[in-house]
Amino acid sequence: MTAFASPPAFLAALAALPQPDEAARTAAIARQDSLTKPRGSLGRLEDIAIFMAGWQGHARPRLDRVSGIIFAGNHGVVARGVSAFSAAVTAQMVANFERGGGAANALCAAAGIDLAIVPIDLDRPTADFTLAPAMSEEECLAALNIGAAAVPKGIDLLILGEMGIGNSTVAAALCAASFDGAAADWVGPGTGVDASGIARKGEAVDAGLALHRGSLTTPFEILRRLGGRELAAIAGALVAARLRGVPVMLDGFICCSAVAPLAAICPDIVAHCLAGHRSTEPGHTRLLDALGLDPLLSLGMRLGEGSGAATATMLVRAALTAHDGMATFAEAGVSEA
Ligand SMILES: Cc1cc2ncn([C@H]3O[C@H](COP(=O)(O)O)[C@@H](O)[C@H]3O)c2cc1C
Ligand SMILES: O=C(O)c1cccnc1
Repeated sequence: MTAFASPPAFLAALAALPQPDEAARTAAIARQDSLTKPRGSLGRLEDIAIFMAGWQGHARPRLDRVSGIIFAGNHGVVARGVSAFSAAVTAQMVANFERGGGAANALCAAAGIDLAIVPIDLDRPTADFTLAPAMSEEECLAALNIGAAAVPKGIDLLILGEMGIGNSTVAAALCAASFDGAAADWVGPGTGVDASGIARKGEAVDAGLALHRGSLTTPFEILRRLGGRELAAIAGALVAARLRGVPVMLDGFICCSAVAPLAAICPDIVAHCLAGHRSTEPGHTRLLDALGLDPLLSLGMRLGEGSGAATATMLVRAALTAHDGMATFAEAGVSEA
């Protein structure tokens, strides 16, 4: 079944997002306060358990089925010299993921995450957004729906990642169009371009904003004109997960940039999301602040692929194992004062 029948249907979904189960959250808070430790002493591990309880609707949430998805797409803006790598690397990395050889494969294995790879029309890059809208309405809607359809039923947590040479420039354009700030505030080294490469990225973002100014009026139009297929798919997956009450672990700057156009009109869009980490890509800190997210890890990572999200999932495992496995004061006969 198609999740979003039309662009207005997608926007309507954003206007009617479900909220967490308050009774399950309250029960999880009570359980945390009954466990054999000073109240609050497990810090954010307690917050994670309570967050997961709210979205799963259980006082003792689980992490039996965790799905990771890497969406991949190619970008016309690469022709402007904005990446240190060629567009061919996107498909080569997809083949590498399919053989199990990427960082994401290794980190998902370590964290107990089932990883799926979803390449979207890699042989049909989006249009260069400095010259035309990146996608037609049909293409952008199809990518949103591919994202929604890729979310498996019955999962406990969804991990989102991306692969697409040039997409750190696309991410910067999405952020600049969605929030305040100049292009220069959102561009950075990506795969490792030098200062002149960063300047080219800023010029591309400025040119895109100038071309599409006046038309960037809805989240759909921002995604369609400046985004990419893998980023629209991330947005579609994130909204589909929310509609089903599935919590989401976000990755770095590029993954989070897919949420920027939605957050601009719907500040509550990340209520079901954890930010896995803070990437060293400079725009990520600004973006996390704009989204109101406090990342779990800060490890100097700047890879994408869901690698930071997968690593942070190990903390969710730790949080839920403590929440479920610890004894209460009453069970252990430990005095509460
Ligand atoms: C081998 C390789 C593996 C990657 N895995 C993720 N990315 C990351 O780098 C790209 C974004 O950076 P830029 O905008 O500078 O191209 C995306 O594909 C992102 O996922 C990779 C990049 C490379 C080269
Ligand atoms: O933070 C990210 O998502 C990122 C940064 C650099 C390159 N690829 C991804």
